[in-house]
Parts: sequence; C-alpha cells; structure tokens
Amino acid sequence: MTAEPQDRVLSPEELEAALRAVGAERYHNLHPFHKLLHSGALNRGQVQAWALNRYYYQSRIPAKDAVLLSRLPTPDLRRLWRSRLEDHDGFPGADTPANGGIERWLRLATGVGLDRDYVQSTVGILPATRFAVDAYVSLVRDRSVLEAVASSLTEMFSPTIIAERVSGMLANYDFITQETLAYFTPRLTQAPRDVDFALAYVKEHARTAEQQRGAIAALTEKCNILWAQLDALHFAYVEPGYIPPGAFIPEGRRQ
Ligand SMILES: O=C(O)c1cc(C(=O)O)c2c(n1)C(=O)C(=O)c1cc(C(=O)O)[nH]c1-2
Repeated sequence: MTAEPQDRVLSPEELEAALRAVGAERYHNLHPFHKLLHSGALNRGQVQAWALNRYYYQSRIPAKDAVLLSRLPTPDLRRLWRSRLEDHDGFPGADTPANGGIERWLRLATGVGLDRDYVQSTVGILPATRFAVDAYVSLVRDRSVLEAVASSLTEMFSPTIIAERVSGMLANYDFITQETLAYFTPRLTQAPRDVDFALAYVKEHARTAEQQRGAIAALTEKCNILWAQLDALHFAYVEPGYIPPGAFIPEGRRQ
C-alpha cells in the first residue's frame, strides 16, 4: 500500500493501511531535529528552543478541538471529542488546571530552565511555528469534519516517538528528569483512546474515493505541519543557525 491518491474506493482496511503509510513516510519521528533531540546531541539552549516553540502547539490544540467540537452534529460525538479539551485544559476538580496537558507542558518548559511567563506569552516563538500551528486550526475550521478528524490521526504514530523521546532524553541529558518529562506519561494512554475513535470515524465516513483522498490528504498536511515546525527549529537553532528577529536567543548565544 502506498500513500498515493487512489481512484477506486478502498475497503476500510485498505484505507487504514493508506493512512498508516502516510505516517511511515512523513511523520516527524523521521526529522533530523528529533533524532538530535532524542540522542543527546543538542545543548540546553536548543532543547529550550524546542520546549518553547512546542508550547505554542500545545496551547492551540484545545482551540482546534473546540472548533471541531462545535462542528460535530450529535451529542454522542461531542461527548467523545470533549475529553480532548479536558486532557489539555484540565479536568474539572480540585486540582484544575494542574491535571491538564498545558500545565504539564509549562512544567516541562520551566524544568529545562525557561521562564513561565515568557513561555506563556509566546513572544519568543519562531514565526514559522506560529504559521504552521495556526494552519492546523484553520484546517480543522475550513475543511470537512471528516478531514478535520483525519488530521488528528498523526496520534496513531505518536506513542512510538514519545517512548523513544522519553527514554532517549532521560539517558542523554543530565538536566532532564522523569518529572520534567511527566507531560508525556498520560499521552501514552490518551493518544490510543483518541485514535480508536477517530480512526473508526474516518473508516466509517470516508465512503467515496474522493472522501478517502480528502482524509489521506488531510493527514498528509498535518504531517507537513509537524515537519515544518522542526524545519524551522533546525534552521534557527542548529544549522545554519539564523535566529529570526525577536525570537528566543539561548543564553550565551550571539546573534
Ligand atoms: O510528542 C509528539 O510527538 C506528539 C505528536 C502529536 C501529533 O502527532 O500531532 C501530538 C502530541 N504529541 C500531543 O502531545 C498531543 O497532545 C497531540 C494532540 C494532537 C492532535 O492532533 O489533536 N496531536 C498531538
């Protein structure tokens, strides 16, 4: 099975294989920046740049899920999708928002030495991070619900990279602790739960060849959105190291 668009209608199993082929070819685990990050080849400032920029992705995920939630037609669908907002913003309860992903990401960012207010302000992120992340929210707003749901299916591939990242970063950086990376632990169960629903939805609703092509294209675009964020980080902070005006400058680094 290849990731090429097809003319005939695929069976649900063939469609799933085509979606998985998109990840095998394009998911961000294949990006050189992630290989450097996980293998310990980056310095603290470069890891900070990653955490800072990735915060913007984290902070916009609930916005994109709220957009998608508003477009779902039934209470059953909305109830299922709503858990994603709680995963990131926090579950209602005594320790909200501490039990949410955004707060956990802020702990990761401060754990690698960044200032919480600076991270939350997002003033130091790369322009390309903003463009790429905002493109995800726009995709979910402007395309069909089927395509919006399909774009979340990069999460089919995330548990593998998260496991690699956590073990690699713990082994290779003395400034990273298990506590710093606590963001990722719940993702290992949340992502498969989200995928079970989203994949079943796409397999059921992508019935025509055109709808199937749309779903595959949306997942491809989402992979590109993730890839583009790492391209920008690599260009600014690794090679050639051109930091755009106004973006985060690691300590000790000259412009
Ligand atoms: O660490 C990663 O590599 C990674 C990847 C992805 C992804 O594939 O989009 C998500 C996450 N993490 C993540 O933590 C997360 O909450 C998340 C939500 C979504 C989404 O598209 O709704 N993707 C991801």
